[in-house]
Amino acid sequence: MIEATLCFPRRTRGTESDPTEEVLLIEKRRGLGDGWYNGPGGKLEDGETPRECAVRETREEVGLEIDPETLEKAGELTFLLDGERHTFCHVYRTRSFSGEPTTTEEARPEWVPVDDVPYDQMWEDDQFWLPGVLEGETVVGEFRFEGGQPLDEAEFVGHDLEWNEHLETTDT
Ligand SMILES: Nc1nc2c([nH]c(=O)n2[C@H]2C[C@H](O)[C@@H](COP(=O)(O)OP(=O)(O)OP(=O)(O)O)O2)c(=O)[nH]1
Repeated sequence: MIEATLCFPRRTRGTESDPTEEVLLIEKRRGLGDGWYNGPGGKLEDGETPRECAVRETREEVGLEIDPETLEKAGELTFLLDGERHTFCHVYRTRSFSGEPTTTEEARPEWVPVDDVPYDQMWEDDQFWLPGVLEGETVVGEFRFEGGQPLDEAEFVGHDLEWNEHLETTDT
């Protein structure tokens, strides 16, 4: 099973009386989910903790520097393909980062209002869990796909979600 991460940097823009909440998304330019919007993230490398992976992937994909300790664990997602565990994904959010998002070979970053996230250009399951994560909730989810590899061409057939459960893993 693949172990992966997603990271959602957040910021507040606008004025004090009229603030806009934004999230940094990427338009993925290669690999799994190519052409879709997502958070920065990717697969764990050998010996790496999920937190370290989220920091590295965010740096590699968009050039933002994040202190691992500021990452808040927001979710654990299991993606099943044809009944087998395909990917386990750790989801983080943070308001603490430095640098300016920059386009790389892997990704084009874009600050998007949280009320205007392009769910029709994302993985189909994201509409079910990402809104809650962007509102500060914690999610444990299972998402079922069918139709064989690759995962991003399989059909999304069902899901189960639990909100605000305690996340049990060691590297939370
Ligand atoms: N938002 C969202 N992200 C998903 C879903 N399924 C899924 O694998 N992901 C994420 C987990 C990872 O961050 C990313 C896939 O990992 P990746 O970007 O390293 O994959 P890749 O094949 O491009 O790998 P690489 O060649 O760059 O090493 O996609 C999903 O249903 N929704």
